[in-house]
Amino acid sequence: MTTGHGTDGVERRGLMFVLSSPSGAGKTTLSRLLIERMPGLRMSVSATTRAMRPGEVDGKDYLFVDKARFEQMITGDQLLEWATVFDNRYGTPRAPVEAALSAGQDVLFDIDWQGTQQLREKARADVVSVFILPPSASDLEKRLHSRAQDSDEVIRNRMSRASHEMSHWAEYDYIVINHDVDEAFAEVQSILKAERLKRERRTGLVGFVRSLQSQLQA
Ligand SMILES: Nc1ncnc2c1ncn2[C@@H]1O[C@H](COP(=O)(O)OP(=O)(O)OP(=O)(O)O)[C@@H](O)[C@H]1O
Ligand SMILES: Nc1nc2c(ncn2[C@@H]2O[C@H](COP(=O)(O)O)[C@@H](O)[C@H]2O)c(=O)[nH]1
Repeated sequence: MTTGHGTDGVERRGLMFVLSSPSGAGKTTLSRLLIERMPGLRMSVSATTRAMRPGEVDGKDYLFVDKARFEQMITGDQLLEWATVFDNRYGTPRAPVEAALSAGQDVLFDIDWQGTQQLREKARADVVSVFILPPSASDLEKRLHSRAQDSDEVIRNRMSRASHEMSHWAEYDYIVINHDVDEAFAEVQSILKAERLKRERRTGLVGFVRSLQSQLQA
């Protein structure tokens, strides 16, 4: 993997920034804000076999594919990770992620705990994971209804699986409780900013410090 430059001009390895949560806790909302407001961050657009929701755009929100195409993507090793979630298949196309990291960008993932486990197995040092919790079960249910994009049956199904999803919270590096979007965004943004400054991924620091030392000796 090649490296990019941080805002201070020092080279560093790109990171994979993962958001997971029970359905409806706010990952998509926070992801959109991060992409709008954090330069150098690219969204990983997943492939899925689920039906398109009203307002979703193919190629932007997801790559909507049929089951046969998804199967081909698996057998062709085109997915970095994949999982079955709520009876549909979801997966991360490998090529765009590798291209973004190679260009020195960070990549944002909105994926479930199964996908996060697979990314960690492949690249532990480069994965930063955040689990988003809702403030309460009733808020979670309200949010699923207020999104107004899923049937009552789909919402019941997602609520019934929320507890199992949440049982994976302790596998994550950071936990954010999404009471208020602006506050939750500020917390997630602080995590990304701090992780970008981690010494281990700042490959240009050795040269930078050497150059400072040689200036001091001159
Ligand atoms: N802090 C918040 N307070 C109130 N409503 C919120 C908050 N955060 C998100 N929402 C709303 O809750 C709904 C669900 O949010 P969102 O779609 O971001 O969840 P998600 O975690 O991405 O869900 P899924 O896993 O199903 O894709 C949306 O209508 C969103 O506007
Ligand atoms: N393992 C993966 N999980 C993914 C991926 N893309 C999305 N997801 C997760 O699926 C559920 C449902 O999403 P929805 O858009 O149908 O509401 C949610 O938890 C997502 O995080 C993926 O590529 N891999």
